[in-house]
Amino acid sequence: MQSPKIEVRGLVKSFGPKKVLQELDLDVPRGQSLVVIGGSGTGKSVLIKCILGLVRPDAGSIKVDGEEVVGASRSTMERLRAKFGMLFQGAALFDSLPVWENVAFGLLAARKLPRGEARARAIDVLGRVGLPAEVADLFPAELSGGMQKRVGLARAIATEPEIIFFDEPTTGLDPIMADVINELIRRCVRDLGATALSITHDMASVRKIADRVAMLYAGKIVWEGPVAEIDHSGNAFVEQFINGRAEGPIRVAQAANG
Ligand SMILES: Nc1ncnc2c1ncn2[C@@H]1O[C@H](COP(=O)(O)OP(=O)(O)OP(=O)(O)O)[C@@H](O)[C@H]1O
Repeated sequence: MQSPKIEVRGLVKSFGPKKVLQELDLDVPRGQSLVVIGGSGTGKSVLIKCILGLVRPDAGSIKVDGEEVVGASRSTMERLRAKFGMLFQGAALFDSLPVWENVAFGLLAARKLPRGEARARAIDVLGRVGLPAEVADLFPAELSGGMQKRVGLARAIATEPEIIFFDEPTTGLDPIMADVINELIRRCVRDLGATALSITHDMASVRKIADRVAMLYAGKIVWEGPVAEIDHSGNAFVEQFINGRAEGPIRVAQAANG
């Protein structure tokens, strides 16, 4: 069997007394799309930030293509980050830069492409997410939320990354635009042959973009399997979550003790 693209073992992270990740294990298979589901505040973003090297875990190991991320030197981390593309929650575009410079950010900053070439590449990638060339010179504030998401997606794929992270890619979009974005994500991942790791609450999005699903609860992955098995996982946590039931084993943290 091929080694996983990302291999997480025994990951532990607390913030003060709050234990967020507790000996978490997860494999992200090469060339597949894995979606992590779980309630608000369960640590999905913390997990992704640990993999990106933005948060330092207290213990455990994260390997990308067999290379250790935890405690990696700055140069190793820079090399690993060149493999990553990321679509942030809310697209997180730079307001002061025109669309094409947002899309070309990684090409200009990391790949040091000449501006003319980077602009042409940006326009090409915008086309791949269904945006016309005229959008290139607009500013993010002039775009609708759905268009901003597309620009964020274009930025995430512009450097043709090996691994793409999607953080709540459909949050704030109407169901039709959400479906368009899900479709684009699926297609981009397939066309690039990339490995995708996403986090979302949106079950429609999970069904559309996932090959595999992992459920995070109480600091651990409590179930992991193919998306086709999600409706008969036999796991009480997954069943409660996907059916949105208040009753079940998942205990929702209250503000007072959460
Ligand atoms: N830098 C930080 N300092 C202190 N606490 C943090 C920090 N980052 C995250 N946390 C805490 O860790 C917990 C998990 O947060 P995280 O953002 O990963 O949740 P999540 O599963 O992504 O939630 P959501 O689905 O609502 O985005 C939360 O209780 C949060 O308050």
